[in-house]
Amino acid sequence: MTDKDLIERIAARGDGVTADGRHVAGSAPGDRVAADGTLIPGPNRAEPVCRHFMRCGGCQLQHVAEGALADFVRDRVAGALAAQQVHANAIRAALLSPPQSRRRAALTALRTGQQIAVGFNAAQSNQIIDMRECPLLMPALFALIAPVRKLLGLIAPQRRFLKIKLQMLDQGVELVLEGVRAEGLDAAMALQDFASANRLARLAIDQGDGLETIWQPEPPTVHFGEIGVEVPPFAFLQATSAGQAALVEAVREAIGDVPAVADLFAGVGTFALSVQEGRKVYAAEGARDAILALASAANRAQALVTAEHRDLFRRPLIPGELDRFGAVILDPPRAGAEEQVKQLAASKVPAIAYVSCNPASFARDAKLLAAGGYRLDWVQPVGQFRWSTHVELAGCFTK
Ligand SMILES: C[S@@+](CC[C@H](N)C(=O)[O-])C[C@H]1O[C@@H](n2cnc3c(N)ncnc32)[C@H](O)[C@@H]1O
Repeated sequence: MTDKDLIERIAARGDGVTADGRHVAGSAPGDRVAADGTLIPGPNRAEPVCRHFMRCGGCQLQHVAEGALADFVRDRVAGALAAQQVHANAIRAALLSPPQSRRRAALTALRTGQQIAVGFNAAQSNQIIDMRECPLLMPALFALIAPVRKLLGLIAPQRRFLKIKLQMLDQGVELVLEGVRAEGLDAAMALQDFASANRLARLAIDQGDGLETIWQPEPPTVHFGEIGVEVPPFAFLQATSAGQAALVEAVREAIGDVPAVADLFAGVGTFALSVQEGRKVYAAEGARDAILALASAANRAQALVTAEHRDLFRRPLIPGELDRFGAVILDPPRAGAEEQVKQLAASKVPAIAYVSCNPASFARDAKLLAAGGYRLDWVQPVGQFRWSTHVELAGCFTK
């Protein structure tokens, strides 16, 4: 065996890669590939903690030890920036969310005869691995899987994929069931009983004609600092509270104590409401229900937050609008924010906190900002989706 057989790194999709470029599924950095193709374990392996590992699509990297896992997250960010020839003054060590901390999940369910499978899709297929344990989800979320499986026995049509969305809110878990058939009084009563017995914060179903709230004893909320937002069903929240804390902390550091901040792609206010104290915040967001929730929470709290419903792809803020802010926070969807970033590149905004769930679109946008005279002072990689290849980050740009 030579060094060319050494697994040097993990590729974006989770395969290990040898020094001579071969992709080997299930390998970790430091493993070696023997002549017969078997893997000789190296120092960076961990014992997978879940019986579904390798078949379930929820995790790709349970076999990788903590340090190497954090290196993978950091290297993904470094690699994406290198591919765009963007220089970062510092790429920090990645912050990983702990096991059993995922507070938000969209699962799939399928009924075949009397069998009902609920789980993440299997890796790169639409087969569902019926979940009997899950080291990712908060225990309170996982505890609902068995009762949901039973409920679906009453309301799941045959051989149709259903979406099961779970999210932890202040009052408990909210559950959204999409694609179910709940006709008649028996089904309606079964849903009510289910929600009450499981102390749900909210139960909503979609039978193909829009979302219907079945149960909601009080308007469910999420708090950002002191401010409670009455959130719409399955509103976007960061996947773990540890991940959210890491991103909010990075954003705070990047924007400093400037008196006026814009939060673009604001959602229900994760950043806007977390940083509003002692300053004015402008928040823009394309989803109407999210920005309305943010605006009413800010009004109730008498915070100096102005909220605008705005499509930032079609109508990005232009330099004349941007230049009144001491800092801009940006947290776009996976596609990134090319149009908005072009306007930012032409602006005089002194600091930009860019939060991203896609290192590739972040690096593309970072290149545009660099061309506009911005320096990338630091990047904080965040592994909220533990054991997966999904990587997030916050970057601080200044000019
Ligand atoms: C990654 S989420 C971030 C939300 C929020 N910053 C948070 O951390 O909770 C991206 C947000 O961008 C919004 N969005 C997507 N496309 C948009 C567009 N064209 N214009 C404005 N907002 C958009 C989504 O509705 C979503 O709320």
